[in-house]
Order: sequence, then structure tokens, then C-alpha cells
Amino acid sequence: MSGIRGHLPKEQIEAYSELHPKARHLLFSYGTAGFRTLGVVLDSVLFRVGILAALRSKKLDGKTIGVMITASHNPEDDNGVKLVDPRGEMLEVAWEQHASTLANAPNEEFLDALENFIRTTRIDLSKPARVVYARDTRPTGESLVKALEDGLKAIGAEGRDAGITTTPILHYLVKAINTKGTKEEYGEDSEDGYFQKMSEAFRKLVSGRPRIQPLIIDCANGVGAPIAKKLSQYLGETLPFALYNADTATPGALNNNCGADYVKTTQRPPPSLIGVLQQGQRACSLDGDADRLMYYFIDERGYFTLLDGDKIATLVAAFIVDLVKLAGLAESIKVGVVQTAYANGSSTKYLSERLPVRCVPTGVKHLHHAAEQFNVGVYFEANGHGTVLFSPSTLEKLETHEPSTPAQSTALKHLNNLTQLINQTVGDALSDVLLVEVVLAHKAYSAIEWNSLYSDLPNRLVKVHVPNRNAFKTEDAERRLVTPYGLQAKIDDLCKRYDGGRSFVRPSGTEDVVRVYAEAVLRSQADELAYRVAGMVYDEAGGEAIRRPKEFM
Ligand SMILES: CC(=O)N[C@H]1[C@@H](OP(=O)(O)O)O[C@H](CO)[C@@H](O)[C@@H]1O
Ligand SMILES: [Mg+2]
Repeated sequence: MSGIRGHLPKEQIEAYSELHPKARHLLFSYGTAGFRTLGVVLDSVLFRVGILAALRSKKLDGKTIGVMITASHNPEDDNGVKLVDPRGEMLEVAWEQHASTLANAPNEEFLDALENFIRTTRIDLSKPARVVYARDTRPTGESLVKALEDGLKAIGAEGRDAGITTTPILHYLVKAINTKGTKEEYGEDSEDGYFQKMSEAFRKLVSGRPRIQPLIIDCANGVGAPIAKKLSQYLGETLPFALYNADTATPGALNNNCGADYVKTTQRPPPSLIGVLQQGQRACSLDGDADRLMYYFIDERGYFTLLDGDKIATLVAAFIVDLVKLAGLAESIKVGVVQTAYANGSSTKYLSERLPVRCVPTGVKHLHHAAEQFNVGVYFEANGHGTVLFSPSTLEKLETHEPSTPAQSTALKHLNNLTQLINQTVGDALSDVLLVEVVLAHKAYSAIEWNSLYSDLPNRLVKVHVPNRNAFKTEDAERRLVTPYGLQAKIDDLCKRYDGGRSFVRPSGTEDVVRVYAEAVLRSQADELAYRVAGMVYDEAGGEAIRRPKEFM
């Protein structure tokens, strides 16, 4: 085998590969959310992802790579798989294409594709390969894990099964394993280590504060349920949880009429919480793999009010900015916020008046990367996925800074505890719950006070099915259309006619649709603007606007 260092166990791979044939008619694509589709068609993909993860590990000198089997907020029958790089972050973008190419090779061409890939990517096969993997509660998960394990066996990689757990815990484990014994040791590489680290930091941060009222958590009938139960044991009375939608056994229950995505997209509480939620009581929803979080409450007038990712970002960023000032570090530690075009205009206005705000294209990898450019980067998607990143130099400063007053010392301690509380590898609904609760406890805010920091502009998100969504190209962090030519000018003209009108159009990275977002000062105007722009997209591309109420047809 010319040009390849080390040995590829070809016969072994071929033999295993026959057990996981790729169906000819299927085409897979590694997108924003990894591979994601009906769980029952993913067998060959998982087998090949096993091999790919092992090769990624070899390429990175035997560092441990993570594999998470989940389809997040999608229906229960869907499943998916994502790779996690050694520092706990998303797979390097250049490898997304490699993943798709390998997943799509017909069985008889798979070995050739593999060899070609190894050669062009210059992978040294003599290096060790280590992979840690986990899955959520989906029924197809069990057999997909077996397919993944066959991939690992076929290439001779060392695998570690992290069982049924959340996506953020898997990310945590990857980072903990790879930093073990180093200066940047992230924590003990076990679920217990994760709970210990977070709950200890939480206890310290809320000590001396008034007792926290129980928090209602909608677990989306997913893996967040057993994990929140475990976390609750570590937290004890410091933060009592009331868990709802914690049924992982009933077929079809996962994400059905519950969960963060349901709440955000319908702007309603899960039906199971109607009658449970008391006025002013704070509650939250996790998504199917517990990496998204939505808070909400019923206001004084009985209206359901969402506290989404933008509200969380605002709450958290303002809190950290205050602590940095109190610690006497305002000059040397700059806090910034990263959002996408979906951030509510009011949140962007509120934040921009106080600190630097960057807008980036949709997708966690873009937000994460941009947040790394700040000393402390707070990033959240409006849909509730987000976290806070402390740069390595900031972490060092926080550890070594000598406070000159008792007030500075306290603020510094809080900041150091926050670095332990927050899962800095990826958005983590449970770590974010603790973060929000810490801020609320420190500020003595109720949900109502938190919500009053700024008022959301009414907004509407609409999907349009078009024959070819790739005809829609964007610029300026997806806020403007480049093609179809002329459409952006029409949208601009229309927006001018609405008070506070803003609308943008972009192709989805996870569904075969074009998304239209609109906001305006009045609810009726936001709706009208959204459906008018959707109409333009439809006329331009020959599509079909779905969920288009009659009055706008
Ligand atoms: C409007 C919206 O919520 N878009 C979601 C959705 O991406 P689309 O590219 O819009 O399909 O899924 C992504 C992955 O989960 C998530 O990062 C993103 O925020
Ligand atoms: Mg998710």
C-alpha cells in the first residue's frame, strides 16, 4: 500500500463492512448537526464513523475522540451521530466533507475510499486510536452503538463506552480524558467527576443566599431525565428539582409535545405543565440530548413568557461584567457576547449598549469559535444552546490575581467558581440551569424581574419548502441574501414599512427548507412581515410556504 505509513487491516475491515452494508439509494451528509436522519437507516454510517473517529484519533497522535449518538430535539424515530474533537469541541470543519465521502461510498468502493483518504490526509496508522462514545435514550441507539463498536474493532481502536448520557457530558468526558495529568486538567473523567465539579461550584456560589425555590424541569422525556435525577442527588436541598416529562420508557414520548424546541417554536408551555405552572413560578425545558435550555413563566396577566437563549445570554453576561469590575479586573478582562441573526433585536440593542457583541452564522461551531476571541466570551443561540468560554490567559489571571480589598476577593472567588460551574466545551442545559440559578440568587431576581431587563420584539419564524435551497446564498452573517438577485432589495423595501421591521432569509443547514425570520414592534406586524417575505421567497423559487395562515395567502 504505497504512501501509507503503518498497517491497515483490510481483510478485517472488509469482513466487518459486509455486516453493515451501505444502501445504494441513500445519500448522507455531515452537516451542522453531524449525520441526522431516520435511525433505522444509519447502521452503515455508524460503522464508518467508528473507523473515521479512530483515524481522527490517529491523526491527532492518539488523542481521544468523542462520538455522540443522538438526534437531539428531532422525533424519536430519528437518530444521528456527531464527532467531538480532543478539546471537547465540534469536529474540525475540513473533516465534515471526509465524513460525508466515507459514509456515501458503496460497500465495494469503501476500502479504496478509505485508503485514498488515509493517503491524502497523511494519517500514520501506527499511532494508537482512542474513542469514547455515548448515546441518548432513543430506541435505535442500542444497535447503532453496536455498529459503531464494529467500526472500532475493524480498525483496532480502543473504545470506551460512556453509556446513556447527555451530549454535554460526552463533550466534558472528551476534554477531561485529554487533559488528564496536564496543567489544564478539566476534571475527573467520569460522570461522577462532572457532577462533583459542577455541584461543588454551585454550592459555593449560592452559599449564604436565601433558600432557592424548587425549579420545574421539563426533561423532554429524554436523557436529561435520568441525568437531572442524578445531578439532583448531588445538589440536595441547595436546588430542588421538580422533574416533568421524565418518561424515557413509553414509545413515542421523546420530544413529543415537550422539550426546549417545542416550547421555543410553538411559544407555548408543554401541555403537561398546564395547570402545574403557577403564576410567576420559573420553569424550564431541556431538549432531547440536554444541550439546549429554555426558561419560562406565566406573567401577572396570565401570559406565557419565554426566557430564551437571548435572555439567558443577557442575564449571564451582565452578571459576569459586574463581577469582573468588582474584582478590579475590568481593564484586563474584556467580556463579549456572540449571537446569530436569530437573536431578538431588543437583546442585541440591550447588549450592544453595554459590551461588544458579534453576530455570526447559525451553528454552534461559529459561535464557539467567535467566543474564543474574547477574554470571556458568552455565546447563546436564541433557541437556548450556549455557554461561556474563559480564555486560557483569563483563567490564569483569575487564579493568580491578588485582590486588594475583601470585595475584590469575593468577586474573584465567584469568578473562579463560575469557571468550574460552566461546561466550557459546549452548551449544556444542566450546567446552564445552575448558572441561571446562581445569577438569580445573587441578584435576588424572580423570573419577572429577569424578564424585565428588556422586552422582546414579537417575532415569527416560517419555513418555506423550495425546489433548491442552495439557490439562496447569504452574506453578512446570514443577514442578507446575495442570491436570488434582487430579492434582498425587495425584503429591505418591505421591512421599511413596518415599525421596527427586520427580516432575513437563509437556507437551513439541517432541514431541506429555507427559513424566514421577521420581527416588528407589533405581533400582528411581525407575523405579516414574515408571511409576506415567505411569499416572496415562494414566488422567487417556486416553493410552498408551510404553516401560512389563510389571511396572508
Ligand atoms: C433557527 C434555528 O433554530 N436553527 C437551528 C438549526 O439550524 P438550521 O441551519 O436553521 O436548520 O439547527 C442547528 C443545529 O441544532 C442550530 O444550531 C440552529 O440554531
Ligand atoms: Mg440538542
